[in-house]
Amino acid sequence: MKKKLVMIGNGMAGVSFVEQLLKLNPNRYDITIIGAEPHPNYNRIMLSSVLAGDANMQDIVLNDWNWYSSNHIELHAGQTVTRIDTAARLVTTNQGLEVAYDELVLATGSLPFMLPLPGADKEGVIAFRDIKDCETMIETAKSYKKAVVIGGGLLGLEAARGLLNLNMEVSVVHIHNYLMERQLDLTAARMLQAELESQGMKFLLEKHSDSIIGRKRVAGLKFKDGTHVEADLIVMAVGIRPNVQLAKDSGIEVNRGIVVDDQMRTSIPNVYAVGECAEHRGIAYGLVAPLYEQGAVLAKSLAGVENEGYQGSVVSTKLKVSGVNVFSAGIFTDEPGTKALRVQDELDGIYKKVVFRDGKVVGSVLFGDTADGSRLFSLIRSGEDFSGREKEVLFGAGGGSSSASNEDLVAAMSGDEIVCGCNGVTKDTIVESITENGCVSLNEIKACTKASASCGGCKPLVEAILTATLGADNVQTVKEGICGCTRHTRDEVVEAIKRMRLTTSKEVMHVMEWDNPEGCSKCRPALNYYLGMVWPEEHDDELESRFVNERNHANIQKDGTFSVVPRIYGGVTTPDDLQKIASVAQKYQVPLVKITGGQRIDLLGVKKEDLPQMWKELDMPSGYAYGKALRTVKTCVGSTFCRFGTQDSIKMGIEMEKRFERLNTPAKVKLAVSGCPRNCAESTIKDLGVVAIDGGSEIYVGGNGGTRVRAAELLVKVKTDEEVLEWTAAYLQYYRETANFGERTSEWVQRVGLDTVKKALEKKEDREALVSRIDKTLGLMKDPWKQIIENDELRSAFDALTAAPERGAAAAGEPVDGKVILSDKDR
Ligand SMILES: Cc1cc2nc3c(=O)[nH]c(=O)nc-3n(C[C@H](O)[C@H](O)[C@H](O)COP(=O)(O)OP(=O)(O)OC[C@H]3O[C@@H](n4cnc5c(N)ncnc54)[C@H](O)[C@@H]3O)c2cc1C
Ligand SMILES: NC(=O)c1ccc[n+]([C@@H]2O[C@H](COP(=O)([O-])OP(=O)(O)OC[C@H]3O[C@@H](n4cnc5c(N)ncnc54)[C@H](O)[C@@H]3O)[C@@H](O)[C@H]2O)c1
Ligand code: SF4
Ligand code: FES
Repeated sequence: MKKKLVMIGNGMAGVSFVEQLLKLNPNRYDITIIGAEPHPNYNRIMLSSVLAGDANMQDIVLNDWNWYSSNHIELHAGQTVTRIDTAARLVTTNQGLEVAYDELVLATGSLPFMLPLPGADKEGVIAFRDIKDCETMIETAKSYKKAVVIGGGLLGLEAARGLLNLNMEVSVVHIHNYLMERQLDLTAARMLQAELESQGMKFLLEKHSDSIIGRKRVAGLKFKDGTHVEADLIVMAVGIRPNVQLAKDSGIEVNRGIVVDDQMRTSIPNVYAVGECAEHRGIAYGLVAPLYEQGAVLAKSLAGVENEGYQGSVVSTKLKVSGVNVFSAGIFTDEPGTKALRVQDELDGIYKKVVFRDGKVVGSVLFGDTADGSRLFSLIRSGEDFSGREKEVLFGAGGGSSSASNEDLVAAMSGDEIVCGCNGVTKDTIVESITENGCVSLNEIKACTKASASCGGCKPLVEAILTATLGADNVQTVKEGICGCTRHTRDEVVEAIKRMRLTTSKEVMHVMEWDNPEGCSKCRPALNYYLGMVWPEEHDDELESRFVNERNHANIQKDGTFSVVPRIYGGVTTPDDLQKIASVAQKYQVPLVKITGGQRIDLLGVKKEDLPQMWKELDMPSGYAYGKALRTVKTCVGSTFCRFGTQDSIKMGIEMEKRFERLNTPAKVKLAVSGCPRNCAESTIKDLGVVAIDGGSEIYVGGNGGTRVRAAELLVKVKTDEEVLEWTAAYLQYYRETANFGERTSEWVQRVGLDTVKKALEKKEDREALVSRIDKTLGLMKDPWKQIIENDELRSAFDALTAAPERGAAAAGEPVDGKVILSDKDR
């Protein structure tokens, strides 16, 4: 006769354990599961996606009702176990059901912690833990406007993003002075806050909640400092507590969680615990990856398979908020005995921190670019010693890119290693989905195995397995919408703009049936760019869709002041201009005057109200140091003075800058001209760089000197200056017409391939067509500083738009005319 296995709790950890047990030994037990929720096992992680409108309830079911019956599992959903008689080996439910067991597994998960505030029992005060909470929020958003989320951790921020998508006004109340202090350091947290503010979230930091105001329903939240915030809905997301009461009442040893050994055994024979309710070596985990590892160990033990036992886990997290990339793993604070390698690129909004102890990677925080997350996490787990060569972890042995690629990583992984922590999917399962089920794209693997369906952090690894298994040529690229508001790709959007002659963002969103009719911080500036690129004459620039720096025509600094960078063509100035700059700097008490890497003069620390007057007194064009536009053309001394120079690089640089200034581009563009192959203007790390050679010039493209350094590739060798200008114009226009908004030329060239670019430009008639299109756009561009100085209407619009006090990058979240101001990730 089969033994009886009873499991209390029908959640993610428990059911994953049962699945693994069935794989190892399907006939050993008669299995009964009792679950308090009236649903089959679902993906709790994805509740954030349901709330954000990116998934529906059907999408998140992990095991449907049929799964239980076809595996001969007796499921009692909607019943709560209220008593365990460990002597008689019997469990009893709230509905009087009694079930006997030989082996009992407790998988009761956690309970959300509810702050015991006066008024916490009012209508509209909820947690965010299950389907019911999610449904309550969706319903509430239909009739109420103001939401307050208490807790600026992972859950609170994901709840806040979802509520914003439901068109609620959202304030996040956090007890600390920075967000996600359990996962991030101050720098990353500040960058995150600025980004979320730009999405429309408001933050009340260092606030201690005191009581909940309102009659029957919540009306607001009062703080200990006497202030308050209005609220129609309060979501508490201040942490979780392992659900241990039942175990405690049954005489099972309980600390914070149910105490278990390496085999997941509790203090009572034949009773085990797995998941968030369990405490192993003093740790109760709150993320699924370790819970799946626990389940795998327990499954082996109960299937009679020898195993080493559960040894504890290092955890990594990724915030599931669209448009924000945040990763954290291991020890990320600066503890004694640790040293950190930090890279911060304020220009592209990227921050990377890797923490070492004794030469080994023990933790990491990534913001903006999380592509290294899987690799760093793997290094934390492997404990590889990098003593004396720590920098290789981020910059690789040659100082360029990082050491092991994702391809190397997956090659070194064993088949039973978990690739997708959120869904417990192993490398073998992914490989099988490709070789046996015929999956040829990331989306198909996602649908087949659920890998990459939750936080998306494992995407690069899943893609690497796909490429390694099928070969790069056989992988199907997946169609991805330009943001969460639409399923339409960039190409479909641009094609529709052209075909239907759409000239405003509203039209595009309406005609293409945007899921979110207001758009978001990702699609609104992108649409504004595409519309301007396709219809330079017909489209009116939508100022409110521009990033905050572009609206101010100046770069906002972290203290809320601005920087002013006048145009200095080719980096060549005159005594007159220098005198003007000096007297303006003196008059307005500019605290810092700095020469930039692009050979310009930067006046830093300017008050917003001084901007127009300073521009007027400078009487120089804007240097566009803030825009997705042509920034600078850097030049070397060239043949005029340099004894090596073969060409007049200064003349060419100035000519180029005069020709292409004010050009809107998908991302910032930097050019350079060097007078000989010694390349003093660093032309080979620019978006386009010219290097003079004997009898002509070489044109290099797709270079980048930022965080992801990339050497430019040779596009063409030409003989005359006219050809240099023609190729440059054609190249820039081709980039404008085919790149994704926000994509630097270095990324674009890699994505489309240099050969494609060469092919598009090789015929003279094609180049001429591109040149005529770029010239049409250039002919319409006006200097923004001059316009604001000379045109009263524009000046009032500027004053009104910038009237709200800016608080450094944080100001980006303030609404203007009911719209969200976008922050600038592209200083
Ligand atoms: C919105 C949200 C987003 C999340 N996102 C992530 C993420 O991105 N990444 C990540 O790793 N983790 C995430 N988590 C955490 C993750 O969902 C949990 O770690 C995981 O679900 C825990 O699994 P579990 O089986 O231990 O507990 P649960 O999934 O909570 O399952 C326990 C079940 O037991 C039932 N139960 C309890 N007591 C009894 C009883 N006496 N009788 C019968 N049934 C009982 C409960 O009703 C519940 O259904 C998220 C959590 C939430 C709420
Ligand atoms: N993407 C993910 O991995 C993800 C997403 C959602 C939830 N989760 C998991 O779900 C669980 C619950 O998440 P969580 O964010 O509630 O837990 P948490 O403990 O990680 O964060 C709670 C936050 O609330 C703050 N807080 C505590 N008391 C407060 C108070 N009185 N006022 C204001 N703020 C207060 C804390 O400082 C903390 O930052 C965690 O285990 C988490 O890891 C993970
Ligand atoms: S690149 Fe050549 S021409 Fe230009 S400054 Fe350097 S050595 Fe002189
Ligand atoms: S690790 Fe989160 S979806 Fe795979």
